[in-house]
Amino acid sequence: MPCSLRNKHVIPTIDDLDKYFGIKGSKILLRIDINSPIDPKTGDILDDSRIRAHSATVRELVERGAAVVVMSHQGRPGDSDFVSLDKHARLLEKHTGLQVRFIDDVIGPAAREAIKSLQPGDILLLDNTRLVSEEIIEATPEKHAESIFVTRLAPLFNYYVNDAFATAHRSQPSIVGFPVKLPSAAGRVMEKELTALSKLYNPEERPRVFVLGGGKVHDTIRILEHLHNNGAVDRILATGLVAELFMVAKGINIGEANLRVLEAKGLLSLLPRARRLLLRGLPLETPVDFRTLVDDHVEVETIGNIKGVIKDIGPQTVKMYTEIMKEARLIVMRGPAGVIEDPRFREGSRELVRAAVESNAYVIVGGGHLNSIIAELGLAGRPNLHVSTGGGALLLFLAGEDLPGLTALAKSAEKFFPQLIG
Ligand SMILES: Nc1ncnc2c1ncn2[C@@H]1O[C@H](COP(=O)(O)OP(=O)(O)OP(=O)(O)O)[C@@H](O)[C@H]1O
Ligand SMILES: O=C(O)[C@H](O)COP(=O)(O)O
Repeated sequence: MPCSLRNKHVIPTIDDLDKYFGIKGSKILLRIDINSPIDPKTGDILDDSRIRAHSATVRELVERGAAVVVMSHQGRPGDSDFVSLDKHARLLEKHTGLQVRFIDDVIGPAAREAIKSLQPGDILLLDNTRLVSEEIIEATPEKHAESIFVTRLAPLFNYYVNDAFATAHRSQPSIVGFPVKLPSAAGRVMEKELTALSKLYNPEERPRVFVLGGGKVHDTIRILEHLHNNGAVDRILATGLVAELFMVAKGINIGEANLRVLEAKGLLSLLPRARRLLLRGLPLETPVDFRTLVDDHVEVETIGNIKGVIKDIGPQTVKMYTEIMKEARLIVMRGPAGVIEDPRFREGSRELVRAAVESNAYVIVGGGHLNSIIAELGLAGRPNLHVSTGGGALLLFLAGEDLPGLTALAKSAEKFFPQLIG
C-alpha cells in the first residue's frame, strides 16, 4: 500500500516493491540516516535511537530474501562528529540480531567487489557517504544521477530504498540520485514518519509552538524564514545557539565570551537575516537566564549580567517557557537547550521536554540530540508524542516545504510504478 505525500503524491512502500517487482533474490541499496551524537573525547556513539529505528527495515528486507547494502552519512567533513561508520556497524548488528559486514569504502573497487559477491540474506554497511566529495553537493536528481557516486553503484543493484527521512531535505546523490535510475521505495521509518506527520500536519491545530535550539543555526534561520512566510507557527521558544544569535539580534548583551563563540562558529554573518525576521514580527522568545561556566564552575546568570560561557538555559527560562507551552495544541521541538554532551548541562533540555509531554499538546520531537533526552526520561511510548528521526527535515516538512528526497521518490514512482499512479 503506497504512502501519500501531503495527499498530492504517491510514494511506493516495501510492500509495493515486493508486489510489483519481487524482492526475493534481489540486491537492494538502502539509504538510512544513522547520523548520531558522538562523544567528542572518545568518538563513541552517545545515542543509538536512529540505528535502532532503522534496524526493522534492514531486517525486513533480509527476511524477504534480499541482499542489503546499507549507506548513511555521519556528521560533516571538518566537524568532530565526522567519523567512520565502523562503530555504527556493531550497533546495527546488535539491533538487527543479524551479522553486518562493514567495509571502509563507499564507491571504490573494494566496495564494488564486496557488493558483487553478496548473497541473499547478507548485510553490508558502506562507510560514511560524505567521504565522497560529491555527497555534499546540493543539485537536481538528474544531475546527481550522472555523478560518479551514482553511476558507480546503481548498476550493481535491482532497487533502491530510502529510509532516511532525517536527510530528506538534502538534495545529495545518496538521497536523490538513485531514484532516477532504479525502482525505488520508502523504508519503514520513512513510511511511519510520513503517515504520522501528514496526519499531524493539520494547519488548524493551533496554537503551534516551536521550541528550537541546538547548534545548526544556518538550518534554523532558513526554517524560521519558511515557517514565518507560511504562517505556520504562533510562537517560537529559542534555546541553544539559536537563542544566543537572536539575543544579539535583539541588542541584548550576551557577554564577550559568548559573542566570541558565535563568531568562531561563523554565526554572526546570520545577524542581518535574524534582524529582518524580528522586524517582520517573528514571534520569537529568548531566555532570561542561563547556566554558565565561570572558571570551570557552573553559575546561574540572568541577562544583563552574563560573565561566563553560556552552556544551558536557566530555571527562570524553563518556568517562562513551560507557561507558554501550557497554552499550545501542537508543540514541535528540535535541538537541545544546552551542551547536553556534558551531564551538567542537560537540565534545561530535560525540563522542557518533560513540560511539553505533560502539557495538553500533541508533541513532535525531532533531532538526534533531543531523542537521547526522550530515551533518558523514558517518555518514548507516550500517546501524545511522536519521536521523529528528523531534525531539519522534520521542521521543513512541517513548514510546508517539499523535501527533495520525498519528491525524488514520488517522481521515480511515476516512472517505475505506473500501476500506482491513478
Ligand atoms: N549554548 C550552547 N553552546 C554551544 N553548543 C550548544 C549550545 N546548546 C546546544 N549546543 C550544541 O548543539 C548541538 C546539537 O545541535 P543540533 O542542531 O545538531 O541538534 P539535533 O537535535 O541533533 O538536530 P539534528 O538531529 O538535526 O542534528 C549539540 O552538539 C550541543 O552541544
Ligand atoms: O541530523 C540531521 O539533521 C540529519 O542527519 C542531516 O544531517 P546534516 O544536517 O549534516 O545534513
